[in-house]
Formats: sequence, C-alpha cells, structure tokens
Amino acid sequence: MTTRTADEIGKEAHMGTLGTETHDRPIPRIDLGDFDRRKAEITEALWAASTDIGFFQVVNHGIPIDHIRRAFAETEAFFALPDSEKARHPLVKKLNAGWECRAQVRPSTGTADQKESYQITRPHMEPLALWPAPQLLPTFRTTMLAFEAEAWAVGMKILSCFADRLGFPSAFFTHAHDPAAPTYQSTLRLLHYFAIDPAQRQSLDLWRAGAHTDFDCLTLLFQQPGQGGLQVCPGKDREARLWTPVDPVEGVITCNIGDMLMRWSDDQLQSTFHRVKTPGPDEYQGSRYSLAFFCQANRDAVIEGPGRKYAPMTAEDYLTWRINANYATY
Ligand SMILES: O=C(O)CCC(=O)C(=O)O
Ligand SMILES: [Fe+2]
Repeated sequence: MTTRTADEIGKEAHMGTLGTETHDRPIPRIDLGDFDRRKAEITEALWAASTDIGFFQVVNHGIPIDHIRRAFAETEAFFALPDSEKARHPLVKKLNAGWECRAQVRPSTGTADQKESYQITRPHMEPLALWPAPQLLPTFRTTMLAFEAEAWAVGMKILSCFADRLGFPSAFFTHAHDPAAPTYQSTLRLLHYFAIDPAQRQSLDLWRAGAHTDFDCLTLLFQQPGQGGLQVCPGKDREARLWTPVDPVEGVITCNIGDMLMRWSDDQLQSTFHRVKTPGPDEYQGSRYSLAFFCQANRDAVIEGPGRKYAPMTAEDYLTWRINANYATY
C-alpha cells in the first residue's frame, strides 16, 4: 500500500510553462440520451475516455439550455455587484464556500489566477450568511440552487457508470455525495475571468487559471460560446507539454476526472491537467464566465479503491490538504 502525499502536488510544479498547442486530439463526446436503456454502452464510452485522456464532453444530459442561460445570467449579475458587496460573503477556505478575488495561487505558476470566483456549497450558505442580499439579486439563490441540483444529478449519472465498472454498487457514489447530509461538500463554482485591460501589456506569466488537476471526483464545466481559453493536457502529453484547446459549445458539458476519483479508482481513471490561458492580442479580450460543478464526496466518505492501492483517507482530510496547497493565506 502506498500513500500519495507531496507527489500529487509536486507534479503540478512542473506544468506552469507555456508549452505547445495541438488540435490533433479530439475530446470524446458522449451522448447520455436514453440513459437507463443505454447505460452499459454509455459506461464503456465513459470508461474508455476516462482511462485514456480523462476529459470528455456530454450531450443530451437532461439540463435544458434555458436553465444554463439563466444560471449564467445570474452569475454575471452577481459579479457585477460592487466588490464591497461581494466582500460581505468572503470565501471560507476550509469550507470551500463564498467569494474570493485573485486569491487562488496555483502551485504550477506561483501567481494568482486572474479571476474572481464564488463557491456555493449547500450546508454553509445560510449559517455563514453567504447568499447575496435578496433585494440586490432576488432570483439568484433559487436559480443557482436548482441549477446545482441539476448538475449534481448529471454528475451522479456519470459516477454511477464508474461505480458499475469499478465493482461498487451503482449508487455507491450517489450515497457518498448525499446532498441531504450536513457533511455534503460538492460545490458549484461561479467564475469570472477579468477582461484584459488594453492599457496594460499582458504578461504571459499571468494565467486566467494556471495549470492544475482538480481535487474532486468529477468536474462538470459549462462554458459560453465565444469565451474560450480552456486547454487540456492529458497524461500522455504531459512530458511534451502538448495542450489541446476545448472550444466552448453551448449546452455541451465538458467533464474531467479529478484526483479524488483517480485515487478512489486505484489510478485507473485519470485526472487531467487543464488551464485557462490569457487571450492573445487577436483574440476576444472581454470577460469570460464559466460554471463548474465539483462532485466532491461528503466529508465522512472514506476513499479506498477496489484494489486498496492507497491507504484509506476521508474526503475531508483529502480536500483540506489540497485546498491548503492552493490558496495564499489571507
Ligand atoms: O473556467 C474554466 O474553464 C475552468 C475552471 C477550472 O478548471 C477550475 O475552476 O477548476
Ligand atoms: Fe479545474
């Protein structure tokens, strides 16, 4: 049995450089339609994509396009609030809930991501007064909670396929991500990458989001057309630093395996490096908004793979360790 500790963070330290762009590696697109009947076939497609590049896209996932648009409209309205207002709901790092601005320093770059973000993690929003005032954004809370639940449902469908393939009961990961439990720690993250200031020459050392793997089991990412910049670098391309752009397509959910599921699958499923690059002078220079749902197992879930490759660890200990390595102290 092995314990992975500094290794998982250490591998990031080498990924901060520019590298090369390639368009040769298509991101697999998987149709989730007619899920119950087609589950075995979908499972094989998900497994093949996730043991190979660790990134795939899903369509016919069941979230209507107007729900996605509404969630983006609320997101833009939230970030348009004055900083003084947003600062009333600051990120509680330990609980992964609340607003931060330029506070996430990636081990790969050593510089702060050029973004602000707001994390919705259900159990902490009310006790910590993290919701924006309803007078300012009357429909924000209900819209975002409904969207969070829809994203959760898609995540659990995908995770149930992995459970089948790993030899766990189908509902294994659904129980481990139970939203009714006080230990729930899955997070909907709203992201705003700042528009480029034309007065300032953009430094190539500044990233909208520096290269990283996610800490969670599975990430569902929503992008808006025209607001690109996401790039992925699968394990095989890591040494060569070959980055593939993931162009935004409305309604398509881009998914990636995170380190928690990589550990839980005894490394059968691959987490994949990704980043958001700063647009060049001939690219769209405006704001970029994205929405990421992180399926993070409940704090008390014990991560132990079917082959027991790694020592068991609670999801709480796992996340605390990773979050601490990723934020400047403030
Ligand atoms: O905004 C994006 O496209 C990616 C965000 C991301 O990778 C993250 O927040 O972990
Ligand atoms: Fe990420």
